[in-house]
Amino acid sequence: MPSRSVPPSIDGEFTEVTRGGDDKWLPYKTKRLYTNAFIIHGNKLLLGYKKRGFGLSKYNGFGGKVEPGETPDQAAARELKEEAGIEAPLEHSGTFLFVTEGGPDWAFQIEIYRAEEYSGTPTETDEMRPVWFSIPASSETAKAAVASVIENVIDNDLPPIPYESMWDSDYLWLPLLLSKTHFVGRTDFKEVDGAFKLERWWFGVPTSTCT
Ligand SMILES: Nc1nc2c([nH]c(=O)n2[C@H]2C[C@H](O)[C@@H](COP(=O)(O)OP(=O)(O)OP(=O)(O)O)O2)c(=O)[nH]1
Repeated sequence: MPSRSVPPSIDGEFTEVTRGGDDKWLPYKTKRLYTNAFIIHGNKLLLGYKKRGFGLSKYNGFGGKVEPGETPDQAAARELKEEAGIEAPLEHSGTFLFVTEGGPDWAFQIEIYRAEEYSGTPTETDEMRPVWFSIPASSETAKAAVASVIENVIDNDLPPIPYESMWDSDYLWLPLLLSKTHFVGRTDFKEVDGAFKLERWWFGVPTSTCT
C-alpha cells in the first residue's frame, strides 16, 4: 500500500507521530495567527477555564489572536499577562493549523509556547480562571518531579489534566509539549450546532530529532 502523505500545509522534514481520519484535508482561504501558552511548574500544569467566547467552558493554555504589528512571541506574552496576570520566559514549543468545516473559511495557525517558570500570581480574569493540574509521572517527567521535590512545589492532591474538557486533539500533542519535543501538526474539525468534532489530524516532530 502506498504510504500516505503529510497534510499539504506541513512544510519541511517531519516524522509522523500520529494521524487519524481520511486524507480529505479541508480547504481554507488564508491563515490567521494565534498563540497559546502553557506553564509547567514542577509536576503541575497551569490551564485556564475559558469563561467566554471561542472555546467556552474548555480548559486551555492562555492565548489569543496575534494583533497587527505584533510578533507571535509578543502576543503570547501579552495574552498570558492579560488572561492569567503572570509573566514567563516563554519558549516556542510547536505549531499547528486548526481548520473547521462549518466555521470560518480561514485557518487558525496556532503558535504554542511553554515555560517552566513564571512571575506573579495566576489571577482570574474576565476571560479565564487559572487552575493547576497534576502532570502524570513518566520517564520524561521524572526529572521534573525530582526538581519539584527539591523546590518544594510538588502537590499530589491536584486533579489530573482534564483532557475530556479540552479541545479534542490536545491529548495528541500536549505530551510532546510536556516532554519539550518540538512539534508541528494539523487538525480538521467539523462544527455542528456550535460543537466542534475532530475529523482528521496529523502531528509530527522534526526528523532531525528522531533517532
Ligand atoms: N489548545 C487548543 N487551543 C486551540 C485550539 N483551537 C483554537 O483556536 N485554540 C486556541 C487558540 C487561541 O489561544 C484561542 C482562541 O482565541 P480567542 O478567541 O480566545 O482569542 P482572543 O482572546 O484574541 O479573542 P477575544 O479576546 O477577542 O475574544 O483558542 C485547539 O484545538 N487546541
